[in-house]
Amino acid sequence: MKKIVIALGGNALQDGNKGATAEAQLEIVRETVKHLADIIEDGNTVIITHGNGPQVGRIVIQNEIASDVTPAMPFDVCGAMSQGMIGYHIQQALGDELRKRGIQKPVATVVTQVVVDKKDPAFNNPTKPIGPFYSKEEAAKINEEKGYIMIEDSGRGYRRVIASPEPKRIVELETIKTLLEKDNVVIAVGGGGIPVIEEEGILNGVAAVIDKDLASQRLAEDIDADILIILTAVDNVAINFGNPNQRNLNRVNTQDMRKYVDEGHFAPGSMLPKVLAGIRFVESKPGRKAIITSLQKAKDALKGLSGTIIE
Ligand SMILES: Nc1ncnc2c1ncn2[C@@H]1O[C@H](COP(=O)(O)OP(=O)(O)O)[C@@H](O)[C@H]1O
Ligand SMILES: NC(=O)OP(=O)(O)O
Repeated sequence: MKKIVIALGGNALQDGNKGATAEAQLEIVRETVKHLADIIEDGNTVIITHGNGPQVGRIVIQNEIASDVTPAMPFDVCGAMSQGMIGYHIQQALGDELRKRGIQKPVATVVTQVVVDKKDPAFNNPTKPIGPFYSKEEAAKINEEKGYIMIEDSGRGYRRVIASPEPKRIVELETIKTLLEKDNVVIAVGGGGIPVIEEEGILNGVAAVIDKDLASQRLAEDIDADILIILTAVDNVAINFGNPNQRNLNRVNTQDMRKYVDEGHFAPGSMLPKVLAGIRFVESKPGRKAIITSLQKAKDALKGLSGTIIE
């Protein structure tokens, strides 16, 4: 039996073709949790983390548009809303799936704050894409009207970007540990955690989105997990990605992975944080393993038969 942190990427939460409705999200989450339940059924202790980029961006827009009739919530509160919303769907769907299989395990979402450094250089260099995609013309108009920084996101269109500081400390860590000791399936650090700045013992939320892969690595280390699985849209990490000489990586040691990082094989804002999170986790203690793969290949990857395994 292993202690496994499973980080869910965007495609495990949203289907681009079905739109961003609550029904579409719940439908895809119901499929996602079947794979998670398989891993739980095998006797592993599972902690689930997830992204929130599309969701938090949309919540911010909803708040802005409705601000004539009710005050807009600040960005950190929108982050908390996204954690609650996504956690609720995973908690409900996974609870149903476990009960269907006769597994009596409570599922709990922890609204999680993560301390960041107010001097983090990321605050002066926004990189995390959030919300919907826009055309170049729409993006230019939003930039002019609202001053938001818009960037092209991996050939898929333009998106608003926001600061993404490094996760330093998980505030609710002891609560998460207690729930795990009591055999709960825990959903935590959703959207990388709500970023907060700590000054003289007081926490204050800030407008930022922490990378969920890096926050998941922090959590995995802090709870002494054996394995960090990062689930995304591809079965494997590749070098020369998208080129005719693309090569999928299977088993890799951290030294070779660092070399590939230095050679620029992984796109910042997409594959790079996953690879860095994997390397950091594996190097933090002997025997730890990180896996980057798709939801469909997760179970096989745990058996060493699929995915990119960093050891
Ligand atoms: N070297 C690479 N190997 C594999 N995929 C890569 C690579 N570089 C960039 N990618 C892209 O990164 C994507 C994963 O990043 P992203 O979509 O941001 O993750 P998430 O699933 O967390 O939302 C993959 O689906 C792939 O399109
Ligand atoms: N917080 C975060 O990393 O979200 P995405 O995975 O959706 O980008």
